Amino acid sequence: MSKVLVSDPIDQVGIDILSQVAQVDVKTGLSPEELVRIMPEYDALMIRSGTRVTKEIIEAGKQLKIIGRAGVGVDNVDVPAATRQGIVVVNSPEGNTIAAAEHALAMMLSLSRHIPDANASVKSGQWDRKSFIGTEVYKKTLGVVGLGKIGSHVATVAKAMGMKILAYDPFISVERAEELDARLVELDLLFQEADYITLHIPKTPETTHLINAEALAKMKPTTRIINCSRGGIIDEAALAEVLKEGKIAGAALDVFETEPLGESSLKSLGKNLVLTPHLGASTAEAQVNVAIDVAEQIRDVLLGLPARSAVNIPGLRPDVLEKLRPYLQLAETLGNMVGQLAGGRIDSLNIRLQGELATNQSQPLIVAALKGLLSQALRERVNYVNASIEAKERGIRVIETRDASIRDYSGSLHLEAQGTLGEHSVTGALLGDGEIHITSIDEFPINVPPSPHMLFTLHRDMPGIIGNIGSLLGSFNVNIASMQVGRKIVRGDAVMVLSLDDPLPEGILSEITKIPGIRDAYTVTL
Ligand SMILES: NC(=O)c1ccc[n+]([C@@H]2O[C@H](COP(=O)([O-])OP(=O)(O)OC[C@H]3O[C@@H](n4cnc5c(N)ncnc54)[C@H](O)[C@@H]3O)[C@@H](O)[C@H]2O)c1
Ligand SMILES: O=C(O)[C@H](O)COP(=O)(O)O
Repeated sequence: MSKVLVSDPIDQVGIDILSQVAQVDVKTGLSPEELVRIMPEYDALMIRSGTRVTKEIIEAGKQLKIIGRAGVGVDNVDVPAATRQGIVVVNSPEGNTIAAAEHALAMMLSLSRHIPDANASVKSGQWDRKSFIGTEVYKKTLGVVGLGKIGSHVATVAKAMGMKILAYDPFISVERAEELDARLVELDLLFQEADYITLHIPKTPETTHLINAEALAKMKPTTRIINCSRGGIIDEAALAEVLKEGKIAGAALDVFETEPLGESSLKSLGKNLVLTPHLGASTAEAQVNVAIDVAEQIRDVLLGLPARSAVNIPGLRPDVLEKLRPYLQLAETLGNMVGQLAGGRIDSLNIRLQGELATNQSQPLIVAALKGLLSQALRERVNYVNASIEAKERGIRVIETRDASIRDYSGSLHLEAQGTLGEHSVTGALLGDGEIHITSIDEFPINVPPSPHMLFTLHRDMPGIIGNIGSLLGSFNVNIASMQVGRKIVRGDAVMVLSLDDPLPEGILSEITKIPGIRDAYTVTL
């Protein structure tokens, strides 16, 4: 039975889902050393933001197939290390969107009306109404940095509260911004004009310290800034400085450069700073959503099924995946075959999507073909996660073409591999019942289903060849299950495809090539 380690607190509903297929150990608060020590036992790891999944932990996970982040941000996971090791990393892209957006809005209003300090004041026995004069958000300008899922919801609700919305997001279309009634502007203009600035971006090298001393200097003395995205996007030392000097009006932070927040100059600030301990996703509803979302994906991967929101496999909507699934198997089979036919080192793989397939997303098919191509060399070490990296490292150039005019089948794939030992191609399609058929080898038309042991010959179309091969195989006690010949012209070049019941014994290939008329012979094992 598979084993899953849950190293951060997650909702019981997630544990129940995982328990259907695995032994689930919930062990929170483990040190990095303890994690490295116990990781070899586990097939899956489920985390939130509390566990830092380092390269060392990943490398210790000899059996690890999947890391599930019950939330959005995967910046606490060394995703490149996981990818290299063929470990799929999944998250829950939407499970806590509303929770995080509502927290940002709550922070904006708390800061505006001094709710945390006023609450503490009443609880300490005072009735001080003068110290807590607030500001309204109505008719103020909100600058949203990052108009993705959370930023969009914040913008929608803020709009309903009568705010004017400016947005900065270089990856969002003007149309999308218009739908939200937000004006897309450059960052500097947003810094200069916004009364409130709210951050909803991932932490990347480009966004680290995006809000630094220089940026803060551009803001108005009345500006209030909210960060419910990631710690480190704001330079905390620079922020503490401008808050102390009253150069901006306030800040509300849910996330920090180091979590938990230790010694920090932020802690000595007054009511112009509101802090929460990374609570953006901490609602009952969001925790159920993310636990279900990620536990289901871990369950599926442990059962050999694909994950729906893997961050290190080409993303596919579930409905598209469902449609493409049979073609992924086709691409993988063809990749495996062409890799064996070409043999040796492969320099390039040309993949052509034909007929109906030509209008489809190609990336998953390319990954599947590469997985097949590399499977002879890398065996089970290659998978959908690391196939592209492994191919790139081997210098395999991938060329993708499309031809919608080829209409022999509803959709077919043509793969051509060029390597140190020559060039070979194979085409395949799915028949009505979903069965894979090989429809050409080296441009010779054939029509055979793939089988575990196959023999291909390139030969001259002449009498006696088939008989000679049959007798030779018979003398080695190899039984032929089926045989087909493909040729373009009578008595010209031809291919023969034999499906065999048994693997071909050592040395027989060279005997086959000695038969008069045979130019080359190849075995393919699937
Ligand atoms: N505090 C919490 O508990 C909590 C909860 C959920 C999510 N988050 C964090 O909130 C952030 C946003 O999450 P989301 O679900 O909205 O993500 P998302 O991917 O839907 O949106 C992010 C947006 O940022 C934009 N973006 C990327 N780089 C940018 C840049 N340099 N400048 C401006 N825009 C840029 C993208 O185009 C995208 O539209 C993430 O960092 C996530 O980890 C925090
Ligand atoms: O990226 C996220 O989803 C949030 O930061 C939530 O983190 P958490 O799961 O630790 O609450």
